[in-house]
Amino acid sequence: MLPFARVAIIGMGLIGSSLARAIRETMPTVRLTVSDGDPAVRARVVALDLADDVTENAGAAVVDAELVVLAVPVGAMAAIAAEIAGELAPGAIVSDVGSVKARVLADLGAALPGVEIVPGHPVAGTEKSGPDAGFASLFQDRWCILTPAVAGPASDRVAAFWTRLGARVELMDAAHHDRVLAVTSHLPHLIAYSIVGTASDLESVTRSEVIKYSAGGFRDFTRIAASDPVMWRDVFLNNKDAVLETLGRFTEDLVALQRAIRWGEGDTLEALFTRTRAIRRSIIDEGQDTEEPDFGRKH
Ligand SMILES: NC(=O)c1ccc[n+]([C@@H]2O[C@H](COP(=O)([O-])OP(=O)(O)OC[C@H]3O[C@@H](n4cnc5c(N)ncnc54)[C@H](O)[C@@H]3O)[C@@H](O)[C@H]2O)c1
Ligand SMILES: O=C(O)C(=O)C[C@]1(C(=O)O)C=C[C@@H](O)C=C1
Repeated sequence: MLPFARVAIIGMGLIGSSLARAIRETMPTVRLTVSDGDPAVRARVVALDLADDVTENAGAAVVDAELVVLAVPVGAMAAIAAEIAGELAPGAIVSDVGSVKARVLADLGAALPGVEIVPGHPVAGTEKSGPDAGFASLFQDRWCILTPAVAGPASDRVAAFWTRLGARVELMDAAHHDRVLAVTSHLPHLIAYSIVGTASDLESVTRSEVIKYSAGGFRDFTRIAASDPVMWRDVFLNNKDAVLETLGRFTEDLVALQRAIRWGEGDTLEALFTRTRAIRRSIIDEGQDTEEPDFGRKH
């Protein structure tokens, strides 16, 4: 039996449109109604035939949905929740795909009293945005972390939904999620934005030279640094404490490396690099990645 027969998605960019495509592929009888604030996105959704209905307003999309998934930037979740509050069907479950969870759990809880809320985060994505960038296999064999205030029948149904889409589901405390993702996702993006910005600012390294010689490690950073500016602005503003804590520790470790280079402490450098190489190999051994460089996932 399907976990949900009628689903609404608000926000049809990379993640919302991937979700729509994955639903179409794995649960073709689900009635899918979607909405997006941008008329150009709505037009693309119609042209790509990604849903049964496309509505101008979020409220109109949710009226008979059993599951509503908010797939907008984290900073827009509260406004959407307020917009749909009076329109939800009795018993509807509201979820989301935001990259930050404690803020979203608080925002949705405040705007939707009495509604079953099951925040979620598929840990899968690319540096691209918009409905044309989505693809059905995005969530296949990837983690989807659910962070409900309390586990129960609602989170069981949302877990069954993501399992059906091919994801591996884990339940987690929202604040813990934000600390983990600050290390594994948010800080790496901040470093990429920073390093690419620094390189292009350096007077002796002109923009064209950066592009010309970026075949190596720097190219990986440019892919990450091409990620959506609004989405990532909202991630950092809404996971401020965990990111600042992680950044503090990172800065200390970076200064320790700076000292090791200055004082010629080769053993210190070699010991760290040996440890980090082992970490990369253990990720590959666990089948989470390949040795192939990932200059934009092929799909
Ligand atoms: N990009 C990733 O790799 C990734 C991965 C996992 C989760 N996420 C999360 O998924 C969410 C969506 O990210 P995305 O990459 O799909 O972004 P995106 O920019 O591709 O799509 C966001 C869509 O939301 C719409 N939107 C924004 N504000 C709106 C509003 N107030 N009302 C209606 N529509 C609105 C935009 O028009 C856009 O079409 C974010 O919360 C992000 O943190 C992203
Ligand atoms: O592969 C990428 O391009 C991503 O940035 C994906 C990534 C990540 O950092 O792992 C980015 C943000 C999300 O919230 C989840 C996944």
